[in-house]
Amino acid sequence: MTYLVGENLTGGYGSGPSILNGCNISVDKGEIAVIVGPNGAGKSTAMKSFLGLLNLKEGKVTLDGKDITHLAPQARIGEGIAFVPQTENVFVSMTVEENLEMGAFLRTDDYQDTMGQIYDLFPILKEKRYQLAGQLSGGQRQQVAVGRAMMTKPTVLLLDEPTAGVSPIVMDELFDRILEVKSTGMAVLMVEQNARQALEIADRGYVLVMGENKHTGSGQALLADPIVRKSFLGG
Ligand SMILES: Nc1ncnc2c1ncn2[C@@H]1O[C@H](COP(=O)(O)OP(=O)(O)OP(=O)(O)O)[C@@H](O)[C@H]1O
Repeated sequence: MTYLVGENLTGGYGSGPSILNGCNISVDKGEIAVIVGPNGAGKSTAMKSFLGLLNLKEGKVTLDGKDITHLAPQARIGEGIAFVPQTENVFVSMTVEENLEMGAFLRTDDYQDTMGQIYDLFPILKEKRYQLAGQLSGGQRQQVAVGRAMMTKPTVLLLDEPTAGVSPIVMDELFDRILEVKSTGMAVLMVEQNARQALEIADRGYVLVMGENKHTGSGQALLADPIVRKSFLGG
């Protein structure tokens, strides 16, 4: 049984047209799943359906076999889902460490161990822990955002375009860090514009087009597929 499953996801916004048209997306613990596709394909909307921010007309979302389709976003956090938005995802006027502490806001237990694990995963954050997050580079801020999300000790990490706006070198570094996060046993689901690079590290890849699964396979299989390469990866 796959850990997080979105099955036949169907729905849109208000009375508007359907944006998701029966797509299937899933990710297991210790895996990275990547959603790619053209602008407007419904990638972010699919992410919202896992977060509980979209009213599905059809389909369901299960976590560890439990149906969470009708759970509110707050309740899903309690079930182990954490989300890192694309932008404005750190408190710029707080230090790195204060940002991590904010992530533990709802925890009543001792979170020092978790903070230590996050510093092991992201050594640059330990080095800069007393600096203001607003003074960090884009790639470092993204690490703060991911670290903060991990302070809730989630089992699933949802990332919305974690490498948006960073240089190719920083992108590689971020993907390396995300591989490290995966190796802790986390299920990682992300939307990415940098499709080729993201598929390189994807255990599961989903090419969405008009809210449907156009191509599905391991990242390597999709990268090797001539049709995917020609249509979605620039040849
Ligand atoms: N809050 C909203 N209300 C109404 N329509 C929306 C809303 N958010 C997105 N849409 C529409 O849903 C469609 C899919 O958008 P979505 O952001 O999911 O696509 P995407 O694949 O993530 O695209 P991009 O790569 O451009 O971010 C688009 O036509 C968009 O205009």
